Amino acid sequence: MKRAVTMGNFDGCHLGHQALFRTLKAVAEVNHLQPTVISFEPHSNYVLRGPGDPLLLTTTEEKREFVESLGIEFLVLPFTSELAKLPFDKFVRTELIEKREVVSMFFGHDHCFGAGGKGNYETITAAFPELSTQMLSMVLHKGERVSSSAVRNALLNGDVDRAQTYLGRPYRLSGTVVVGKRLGHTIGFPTANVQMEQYKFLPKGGVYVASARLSDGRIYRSVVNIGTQPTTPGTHNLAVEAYLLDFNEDIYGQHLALDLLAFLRPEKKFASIEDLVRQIGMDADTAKNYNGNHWAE
Ligand SMILES: Cc1cc2nc3c(=O)[nH]c(=O)nc-3n(C[C@H](O)[C@H](O)[C@H](O)COP(=O)(O)O)c2cc1C
Ligand SMILES: Nc1ncnc2c1ncn2[C@@H]1O[C@H](COP(=O)(O)OP(=O)(O)O)[C@@H](O)[C@H]1O
Repeated sequence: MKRAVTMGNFDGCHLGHQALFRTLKAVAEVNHLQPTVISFEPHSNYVLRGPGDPLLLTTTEEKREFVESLGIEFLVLPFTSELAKLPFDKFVRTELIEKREVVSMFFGHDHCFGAGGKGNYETITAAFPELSTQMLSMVLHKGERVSSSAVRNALLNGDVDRAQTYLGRPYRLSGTVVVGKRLGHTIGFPTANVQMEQYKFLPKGGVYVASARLSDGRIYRSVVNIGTQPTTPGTHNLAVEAYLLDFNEDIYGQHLALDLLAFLRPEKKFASIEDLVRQIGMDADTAKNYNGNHWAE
């Protein structure tokens, strides 16, 4: 089947990206084309500037899940230094038109690619009259440009509400539940330690209300701590831990997704474990009564 594509890193899959995806889907449907999002791994900047710059709002798997949930095919191309040097017209000719039967391309307002960033809406429209091309205008929220950096800045301040207005959904931390210090269950609050992917962007440290989704689809209100657990003995590595309310099961090895709903407080070094336990109990109560964001629950 011939394809309509949009290409990019799409970190965050924010409202700007979503506008592009929706238009791609609608136009592809009318024209009997396969709507396809082409993304890259690693993020193109990791090859151009170095790994970890920028840290990622969405891992490749999170992007795949999101894009496929819209009924759009998701393709990932390896981004290499050779690819970065390829002139845009060569890339479009061989990788898109010849290999993937692309007949239609959609561009974000500032998207460019290929050697020297010379491939964009104008240059491709001029070089490939056989392609149907379309550029979408910039998406604003209350006058501000929706962008991955705007989401990162909001999250650095713990402002998950603002991040959500740009993302159109809560910011998600997801990964496999791994073994921690095995201390949580001894103090009455077992906490699932969620292993983040390398280079995942973490918001401001501290305690959050979250909605936890297990791989079987069950959703539990939770309190999440992002921090180094200064109160407890042993190692103090940065960890993302979730206590799921009204839940008591072994979920080691399972995939857990945490949608952050509200920032509660910074992490603190308590004088005793008893004080920490009392505070976690209060955090859990606050989370139970939290009513501000009904997302996905
Ligand atoms: C909601 C919540 C809030 C927490 N707040 C703090 C905190 O302020 N200070 C701290 O040292 N540890 C805090 N912790 C981390 C606990 O110390 C941690 O869960 C405990 O060390 C158990 O770790 P384990 O799961 O690796 O056994 C918090 C944990 C949760 C779930
Ligand atoms: N309500 C709950 N919230 C989080 N994890 C729970 C809960 N009930 C049981 N568990 C299980 O307990 C584990 C956490 O117990 P904990 O003593 O903190 O050990 P660890 O240090 O390995 O995280 C979780 O990984 C999960 O398998």
